[in-house]
Amino acid sequence: MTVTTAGADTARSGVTMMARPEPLRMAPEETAVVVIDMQNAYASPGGYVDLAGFDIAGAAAAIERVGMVLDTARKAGVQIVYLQNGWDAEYQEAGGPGSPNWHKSNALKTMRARPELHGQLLARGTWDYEIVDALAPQAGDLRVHKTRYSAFFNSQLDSVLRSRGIRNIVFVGIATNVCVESTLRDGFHLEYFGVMLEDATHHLGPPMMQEATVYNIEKFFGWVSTVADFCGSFGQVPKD
Ligand SMILES: C/C(=C/NC(N)=O)C(=O)O
Repeated sequence: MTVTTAGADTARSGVTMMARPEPLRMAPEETAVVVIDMQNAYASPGGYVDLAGFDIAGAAAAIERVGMVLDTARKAGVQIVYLQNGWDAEYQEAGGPGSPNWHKSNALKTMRARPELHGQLLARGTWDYEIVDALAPQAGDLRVHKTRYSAFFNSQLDSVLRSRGIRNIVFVGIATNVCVESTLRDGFHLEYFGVMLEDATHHLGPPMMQEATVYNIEKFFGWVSTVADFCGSFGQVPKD
């Protein structure tokens, strides 16, 4: 079976993780777990996507599985980067009517429909913006703020990863078909090897949206794996 060696030659001494369409060989020091938007907004009852009418029943399982991935990553010395989506308290970063974001953001639309929520959804400093308690960042983890679906757009993410020699990104988080897929796609164009752990994500919309992203990634943009495969492979890495 063909194994794709991700990143530089140091990956030859790294770990092999089962993935589709083929296994990936990755050096832990060239790999980051990127946690997309595991905020109350996306994963907690009463948060933005719940209030906007999306089904978040799958979010609880995603929280648990992301926690397993982070435990293994920390023990293996794999860098963890948390993304947090949102805007300043005045929503300047969200853009006005001249921005497609003003028209498409379901958070902004929900607040326009329910003015009593203004200031509560996705604004920095609010409960909605915060990472869920169960996944609170720990010492050594990094946090990067983002204002649009792709975590690479107008953010520090590329330089944070590049300056640390990261070539491989393991994606977990919410939502599979929006911010996870947007970021993995942009990462592909920036020469990162992206692998999504499908059972540590949750989609917005009907189940076919999860399937569509899995298909897109496997076929065009990267690799798809599971929490068990990640933990099985990176769990073998001895701690320094
Ligand atoms: C719809 C949506 C998705 N965000 C994400 N983290 O995937 C939003 O932010 O409005």
